[in-house]
Amino acid sequence: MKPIKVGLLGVGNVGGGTFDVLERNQEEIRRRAGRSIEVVAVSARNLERAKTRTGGKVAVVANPMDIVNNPEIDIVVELIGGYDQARELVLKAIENGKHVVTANKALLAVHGNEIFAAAQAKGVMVAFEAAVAGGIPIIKALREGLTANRIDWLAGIINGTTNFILSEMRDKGLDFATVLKQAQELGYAEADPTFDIEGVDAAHKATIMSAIAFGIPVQFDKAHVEGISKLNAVDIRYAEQLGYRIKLLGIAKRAKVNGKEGVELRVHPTLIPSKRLIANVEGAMNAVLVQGDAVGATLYYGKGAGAEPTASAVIADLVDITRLATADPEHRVPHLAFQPNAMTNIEILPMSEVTTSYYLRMNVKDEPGVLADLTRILADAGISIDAMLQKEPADGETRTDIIFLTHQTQEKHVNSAIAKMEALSTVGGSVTKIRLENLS
Ligand SMILES: NC(=O)C1=CN([C@@H]2O[C@H](COP(=O)(O)OP(=O)(O)OC[C@H]3O[C@@H](n4cnc5c(N)ncnc54)[C@H](O)[C@@H]3O)[C@@H](O)[C@H]2O)C=CC1
Ligand SMILES: N[C@@H](CC=O)C(=O)O
Ligand code: NA
Repeated sequence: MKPIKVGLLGVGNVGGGTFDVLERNQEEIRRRAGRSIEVVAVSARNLERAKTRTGGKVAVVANPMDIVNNPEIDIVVELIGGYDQARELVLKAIENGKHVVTANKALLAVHGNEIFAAAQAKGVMVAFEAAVAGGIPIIKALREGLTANRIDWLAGIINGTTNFILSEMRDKGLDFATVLKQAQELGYAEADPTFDIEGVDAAHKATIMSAIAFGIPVQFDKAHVEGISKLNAVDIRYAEQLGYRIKLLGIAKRAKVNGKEGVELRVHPTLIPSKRLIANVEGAMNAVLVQGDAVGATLYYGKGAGAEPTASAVIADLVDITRLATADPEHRVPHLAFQPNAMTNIEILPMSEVTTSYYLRMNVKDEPGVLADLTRILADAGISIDAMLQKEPADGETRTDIIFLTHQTQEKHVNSAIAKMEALSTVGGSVTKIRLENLS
């Protein structure tokens, strides 16, 4: 059979890795795919660098539209990142009847509904395994391996950069800026690293997984997004003393509020019991825990960022497309796991309606009655306490920290209790609130 022809848009970390792995493993890949997969052209901003990077073996063009409009090319691989230009290129490739592979979670979380509808109408595939948790085949697992299940929830460490930062800060005592620079040098970070640090990248990935898990449209604009930039080292230490690790988690969960179905879609620092496997995922590694009604809990672990781990997922998609290119479009796995006419629109819940447990830290005057005032506020709000930690004031100090771990409650109740605590004259500054998940 004649080779399937690929055009690569972008020869950066992932594009370069894809080129290398395709070349190194070409024979293994051909034996699996049934045909050779051949990169015939790449598009790059820096033509000389791209020529050197690809060893002068393929055509290098400046204008990515030349690849998208090239009738010789069967599959366009979009690895430039960003929203607008990537959207334009992907939609044009689809219009031209080409299959698309992309690692661009930002693009799919924001423009996915439009892109998948266009691909469906044209009968082409848009594959995106690399967009979520890099090399871990989580899209394949959710879409195919777990297809018998009603998925109840999933929770994952799905940003390598922030997990790397949290691990290195804790283990080596390095400062935030130093570790971020290392993550950038290692090719983990996004072009704009605030996407990593502020939780946006993880929210893009959680949004994509929520669509596949529950058969709902991608709705990034409704996700709750909180990163690690406001996380305090003291809370990481107190969490450890209480038997927890703090991780940036992406969570998508079915919920019922007043009898009505909803979906929680949220990214935030989270206390997880230290004994859970996922709490021990360190460095740039990712892990996704999925709870299905039939299978129970399953855990997927591996490299979530970096050139070759991500290339591994890009190439898995290329092989899938190569195998299915001649299949009737109706007989392919739907882009978002559910048939397009069987999608539902369960509401994404506002954070005030979310139910979880909480870590609350406050700095208080060390005097009689303070603890009673605080516990009364929690009791009045219907919040029960699971554990408490009260530190001895340092020598000569009259103030100290108190930490409460609560049982599950709705966020709106915690917020109103915090407002009352902060109004007490004995409580200094603001109360730190970090969500806690038992993940069981
Ligand atoms: N780096 C990683 O570990 C992972 C990255 N991704 C995603 O993969 C995509 C690529 O990421 P990286 O390779 O890390 O980025 P990168 O910045 O290393 O590479 C992007 C390349 O595209 C080029 N480019 C930008 N605009 C272009 C244009 N108009 N025409 C031709 N080339 C253009 C840039 O010059 C650069 O060489 C992004 O969507 C990213 O979110 C996904 C999973 C992991
Ligand atoms: N910047 C991302 C790259 C992979 O998606 C991360 O750090 O996880
Ligand atoms: Na993946």
